[in-house]
Amino acid sequence: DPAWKKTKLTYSILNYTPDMDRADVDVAIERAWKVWSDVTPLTFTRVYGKPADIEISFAARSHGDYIPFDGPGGQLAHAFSPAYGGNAHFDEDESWVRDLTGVNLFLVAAHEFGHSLGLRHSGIWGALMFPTYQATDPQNFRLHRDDIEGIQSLYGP
Ligand SMILES: CN1c2ccc([C@H]3CN(Cc4ccccc4)C(=O)CO3)cc2CS1(=O)=O
Ligand SMILES: [Ca+2]
Ligand SMILES: [Ca+2]
Ligand SMILES: [Zn+2]
Ligand SMILES: [Zn+2]
Repeated sequence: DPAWKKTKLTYSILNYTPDMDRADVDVAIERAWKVWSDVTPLTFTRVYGKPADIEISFAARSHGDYIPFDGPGGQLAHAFSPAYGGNAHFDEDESWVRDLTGVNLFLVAAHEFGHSLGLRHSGIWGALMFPTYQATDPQNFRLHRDDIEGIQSLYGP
């Protein structure tokens, strides 16, 4: 099934990138979940030291699944669809930042969490689920109508 069968989802952060302050990672992840909870009935609660619906981690190259990362650039992250657990992995060979001096963690996480919730890539330039990263100002980020229609088709408004 392409979507979660419950609206109260939990997530955990398994490890941190050395590129950013931990507090900035926590904020980027919280804000990325809020992108989706703002337009659906979904809620996302962080849990510590126990299994979560969606587990977030940073890793490089081969890291235990069948999609090894590719070094700096190229793939920045990947996430599994709900049917495959929804976990999100971020490529540690990227330079993760809270602004636009590197790869913005909030923007990529918001995109990946779309996959974790069941969304595929969009063909519309400017949509969050468009496949390639266009560094937009993370401070005034806005979901595209295509993203909203996509997520609401799975979970409602
Ligand atoms: C904020 N936005 C992001 C963030 C991340 C991503 C993707 C890009 N990407 C690299 C990539 C490039 C080309 C093809 C596939 C993947 C990732 O690996 C994961 O995140 C795509 C997009 C579209 S966007 O609106 O500009
Ligand atoms: Ca990479
Ligand atoms: Ca790094
Ligand atoms: Zn992976
Ligand atoms: Zn993607």
